[in-house]
Amino acid sequence: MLSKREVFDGVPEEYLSHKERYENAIRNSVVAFSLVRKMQEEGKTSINNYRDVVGGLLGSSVLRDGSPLGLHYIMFMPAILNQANEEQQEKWLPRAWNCSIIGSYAQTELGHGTFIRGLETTATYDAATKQFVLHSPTLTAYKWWPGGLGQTANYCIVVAQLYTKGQCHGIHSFIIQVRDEETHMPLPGIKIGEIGAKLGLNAVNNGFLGFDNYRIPRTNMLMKHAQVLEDGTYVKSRHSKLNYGAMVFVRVVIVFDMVNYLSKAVTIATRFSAVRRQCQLKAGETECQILDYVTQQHKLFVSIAAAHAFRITANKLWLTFNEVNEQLVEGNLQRLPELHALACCLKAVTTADTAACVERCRLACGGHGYMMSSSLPLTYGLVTAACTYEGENTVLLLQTARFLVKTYQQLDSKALTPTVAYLKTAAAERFCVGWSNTTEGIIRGFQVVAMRVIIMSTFNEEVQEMSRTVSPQLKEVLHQLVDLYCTYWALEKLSDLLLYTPISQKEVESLRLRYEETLTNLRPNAVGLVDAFDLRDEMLQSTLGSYDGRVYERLMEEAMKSPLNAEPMLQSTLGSYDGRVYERLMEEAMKSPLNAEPVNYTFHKYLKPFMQGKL
Ligand SMILES: CC(C)(COP(=O)(O)OP(=O)(O)OC[C@H]1O[C@@H](n2cnc3c(N)ncnc32)[C@H](O)[C@@H]1OP(=O)(O)O)[C@@H](O)C(=O)NCCC(=O)NCCSC(=O)CCCCCCCCCCCCCCC(=O)O
Ligand SMILES: Cc1cc2nc3c(=O)[nH]c(=O)nc-3n(C[C@H](O)[C@H](O)[C@H](O)COP(=O)(O)OP(=O)(O)OC[C@H]3O[C@@H](n4cnc5c(N)ncnc54)[C@H](O)[C@@H]3O)c2cc1C
Repeated sequence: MLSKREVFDGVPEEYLSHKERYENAIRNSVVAFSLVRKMQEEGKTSINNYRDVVGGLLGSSVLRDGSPLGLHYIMFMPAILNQANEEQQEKWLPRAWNCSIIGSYAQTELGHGTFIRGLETTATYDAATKQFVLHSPTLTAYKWWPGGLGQTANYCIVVAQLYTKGQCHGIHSFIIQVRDEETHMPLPGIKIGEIGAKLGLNAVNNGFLGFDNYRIPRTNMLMKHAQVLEDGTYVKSRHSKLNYGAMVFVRVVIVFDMVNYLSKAVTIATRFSAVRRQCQLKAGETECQILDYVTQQHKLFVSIAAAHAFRITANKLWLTFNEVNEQLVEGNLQRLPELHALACCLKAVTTADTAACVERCRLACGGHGYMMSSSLPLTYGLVTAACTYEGENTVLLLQTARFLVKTYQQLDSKALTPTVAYLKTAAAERFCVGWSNTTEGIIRGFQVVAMRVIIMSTFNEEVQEMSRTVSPQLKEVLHQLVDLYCTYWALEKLSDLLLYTPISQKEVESLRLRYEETLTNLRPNAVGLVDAFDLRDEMLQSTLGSYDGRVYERLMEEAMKSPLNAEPMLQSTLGSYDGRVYERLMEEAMKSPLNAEPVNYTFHKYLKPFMQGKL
């Protein structure tokens, strides 16, 4: 067993280097997840209910900035459970469950995250050898982001475009070994490394992965829903989106994570507000607790309420998830669209609200909230990532909007699923409900708002066919900017306008239309407008914002500067963008202050004994 001192060092992560932070995370993770394995052996947790145990660990102080093993439990194993057939589950699950293999989930690429039907990695079936050939045809096809893939995982689920008999059948999932189980060296035909420092979660070891005509057995395609037979015949799934199941599961898990993060942040801020005394309510009196200020209560109390609301919502969503999955097993797909829309909406809303509330908690603590030791900046970094990963929030809300508009269009022809049944009531009462200042009255009011917004969206979608032109004159563009700024804030502060001005409902509706028109009118000039700020690349210092638009090449160049990538001599036969792969790798390795040791020492000292059950 590892000694406590060696494992935890006692040095706060903030003072560790990028490499030390990774090494510290591996040490802490193998100890933490050895406990999970002990609980497995004692039957205290099982493959169907480990979420709470692992979720608790991932949110704990031991793994406070994430873990290189997080994705193994959060996505690698659920993907096998959700998409592998029984034979494949028998082969892979036991090894994943006892951590004799460590996995990740590689879907996002340098060039695509949201539009997964546009992913470029290919898996082409070779009937002669009964193998799939994995290939990354371009730099933008490189997998980018998979948690734990940089230096830790030796397997991963890879999402790729499936080709057989010359035809593309869209994205499917494959289980792929990327590193040698004994030496941990990247296998021939694999280019792999970590993507570099991030806003937060810097212990997660997010990686990149490229394939050069890399062969895997046919039986490594996860075949619960769709199959490829030995002769290359494709058998399609009952529903094309069943392959998206792992994402729906994680979106549900994320709602639970938000409860934990928000509870933590508002506990910190509320307790501090009870301790902190600042200023006097009356001259001569002792300074009062800042918790006594109404403004402080306005900042914090809604977060306490939200934490409870999210917990109740998360539990209800989990029940719905399990109900719908039981129906899927029986072949009943009727509620799948509703589950998808619900998971999208609640993941987006709870992460966005939690990020805003955690930032408000930080601000409520004044300067001390800005200290890393307060744990509020770290919590914000964890939560704000959730607004992006597992589906960027804007895009997920659009998915929910699509489902609601479709539901409205079928209002009279189709039975409504439980979570949207209120639309029938709101429609039947023709919105003439009187307002009552009660909880029920407010809920009913928002149901009416939802109904009207859905009708407006349906109307916009059907009616707005206008072609739009934009006059190039600078005057016109500046007018548009003024117009945008005014309508944006009018809509943002609508409650004040409704309270203090005679603005009518009709005027509000046309204000909304005008706002969208102004956005569209400004779109052709958007890049020109920021170029006009004339900010040189040297000032921006950004891989994303450079003038020449070479985003992906810069991201990869920056990633190659990471000290962790200098370690294993990357065995890559893949062409990088300019094709100078070996010269570039050697140049980078010579720049790194680290020796290009073949594998980080933590593999042999901690990870391998852990995977062999010797810890
Ligand atoms: C849904 C999409 C946006 C669009 O998909 P499509 O283009 O295929 O569909 P359409 O928009 O055309 O719609 C067609 C049709 O399909 C329906 N649909 C779509 N999706 C689904 C679904 N999932 N289920 C059912 N039905 C679906 C849709 O409603 C339409 O129906 P109708 O025709 O009837 O209207 C898709 O492109 C998409 O999902 N994009 C987002 C991609 C995404 O989510 N990527 C995630 C990658 S993995 C990732 O990010 C992992 C992050 C780590 C997560 C850890 C969280 C928990 C732990 C936290 C603490 C530690 C953090 C550690 C982080 C780390 O380790 O890295
Ligand atoms: C911390 C972290 C961990 C991650 N871990 C993993 C992982 O383990 N495995 C993995 O596969 N991925 C992972 N990801 C990647 C993540 O899933 C993607 O970043 C996410 O899906 C968004 O895709 P993108 O980054 O390509 O952004 P884009 O999709 O390019 O979005 C950029 C902007 O464009 C907008 N946009 C895009 N499409 C539309 C549209 N149709 N309509 C309107 N606006 C649109 C978005 O709203 C956003 O503002 C991780 C990301 C983070 C931040």
